[in-house]
Amino acid sequence: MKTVEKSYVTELYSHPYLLSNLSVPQLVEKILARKEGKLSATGAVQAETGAYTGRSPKDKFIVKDEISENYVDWGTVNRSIDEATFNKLYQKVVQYLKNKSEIFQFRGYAGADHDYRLPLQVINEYAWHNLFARQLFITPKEKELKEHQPEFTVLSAPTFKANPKVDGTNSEAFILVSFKQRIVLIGGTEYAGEIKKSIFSVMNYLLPQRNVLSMHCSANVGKEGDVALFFGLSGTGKTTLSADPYRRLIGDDEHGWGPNGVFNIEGGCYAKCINLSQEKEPQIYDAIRFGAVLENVVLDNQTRIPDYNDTILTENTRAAYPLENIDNIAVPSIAGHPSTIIFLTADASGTLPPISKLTKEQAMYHFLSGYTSKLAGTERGVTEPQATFSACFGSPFLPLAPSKYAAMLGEKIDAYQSNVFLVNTGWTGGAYGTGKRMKLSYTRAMIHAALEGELHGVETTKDKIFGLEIPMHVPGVPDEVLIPENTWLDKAAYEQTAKQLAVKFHENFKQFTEAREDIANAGPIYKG
Ligand SMILES: Nc1ncnc2c1ncn2[C@@H]1O[C@H](COP(=O)(O)OP(=O)(O)O)[C@@H](O)[C@H]1O
Ligand SMILES: C=C(OP(=O)(O)O)C(=O)O
Ligand SMILES: [Mn+2]
Repeated sequence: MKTVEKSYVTELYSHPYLLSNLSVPQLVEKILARKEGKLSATGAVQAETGAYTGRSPKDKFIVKDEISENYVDWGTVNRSIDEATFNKLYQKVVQYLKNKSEIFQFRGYAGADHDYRLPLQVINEYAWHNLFARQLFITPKEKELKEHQPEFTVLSAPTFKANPKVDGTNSEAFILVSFKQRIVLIGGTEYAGEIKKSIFSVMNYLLPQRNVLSMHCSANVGKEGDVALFFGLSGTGKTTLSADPYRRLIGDDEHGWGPNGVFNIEGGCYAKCINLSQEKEPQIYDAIRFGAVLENVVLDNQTRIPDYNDTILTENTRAAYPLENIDNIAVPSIAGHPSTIIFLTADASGTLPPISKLTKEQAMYHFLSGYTSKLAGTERGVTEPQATFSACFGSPFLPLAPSKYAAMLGEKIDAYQSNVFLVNTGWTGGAYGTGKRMKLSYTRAMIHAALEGELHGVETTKDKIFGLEIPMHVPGVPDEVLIPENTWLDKAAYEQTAKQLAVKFHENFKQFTEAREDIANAGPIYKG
């Protein structure tokens, strides 16, 4: 890949206080001195983001130019903005950063596999965002830093507010990506997640061109080198379930799958902290220490102890920490081809089975469908679980048509004979409101059974509405939990709710007119 860097950003290189690749302690000192955040009793720094506490998908645009025009899947996810509008804002943001007394630069990589890594730089107005970038992306070794040539740049100026009438944005906040100029512009929002997810979108554009499948999934590897992937939209359990004392963590959110196997795109994790406890999630709890960043987590005024149950700032409280803060990790974050693939869904209707084994056709059907619920907080305006179909379990981050990623996944599942399971980490015993969230310990037990091959050849029953094969027994899980109908008191309500969901699946799948017939027919049995 060649650097196609246009002028404006280079103007920042002569800024007298462009503080480049500061160490973690130096950044922590800056954060405290600049009063951007507080020191928590855990050793992690804490920052608050004001109005924007989640991603802002309506404010995200891709520049339409001769490169992207015929390649990007334009629509409500990939909104277009023209080159002239982008360039004006690009120049303004650079000017704005130039006028700051100091700015922070991180130079590093996305992609643990050296064959596919993207050298990038992030230039931040805030020191705490720079620490976030340092912990989430891959930090270069000293020698690598000397030779480092950025091929993509993120400019983040959260206190720069756009004027939609003048600047052509949707609001004061904007996340703009130019694949031609290899620039991401972020303004108006302080939510740190935009920094990592915008580069994920970039990787979802670049990697498939090199025949590497990019995936919104977590990954870990067992003692025998057996790799597992956990796909899922936000809040479904990628981060929680991949942190497993018996398996080495590869990564919690973004991966590539190429000819050599799976590799992490990132160098750190970004965990949801709401109701976090040491008892239920010890790996994540203990990872929150010096070097970590707590985002919108409330601290006690005096003791500075985090209160993970406090939702006053947002439901979407977060901790960002480097992979090394987790005890059991794969170094480097690379492994072989996955033997097991788990699709996580947080089904708020409470009707999908907690675990089912998918045929290859069902796997493709459910990957394209990407059914789950948007959970409160991760996106602006979502305050309770909202049923959604998010193709490939990550449509907000996919610049290309979902069918491109799905075709690649299908080929890989065939080539490596990966087993695919659908796991509902959402509601049981009723829909959201009457039922409750699946117990984490049960989900962990089901996943362990799947990963250790304990579900091969076990007695199953076919779900009458969804056509999914449900194991009748899973060690550590009461039998009645496995069959959704058995967990509902009101059987008529169950049936009605399940049928409604089945119909939604069929409605949604109509858009995939090009899908192979056997895949299109692998959806729910109930057709309405
Ligand atoms: N059965 C369950 N499986 C997974 N997560 C659960 C379950 N029940 C509750 N949770 C909670 O749901 C959230 C899952 O979030 P997370 O793992 O960060 O999702 P993701 O990484 O996919 O965005 C965590 O706060 C976790 O404690
Ligand atoms: C950070 C995000 O994703 P996840 O919850 O999947 O980690 C996000 O969607 O903004
Ligand atoms: Mn996550």
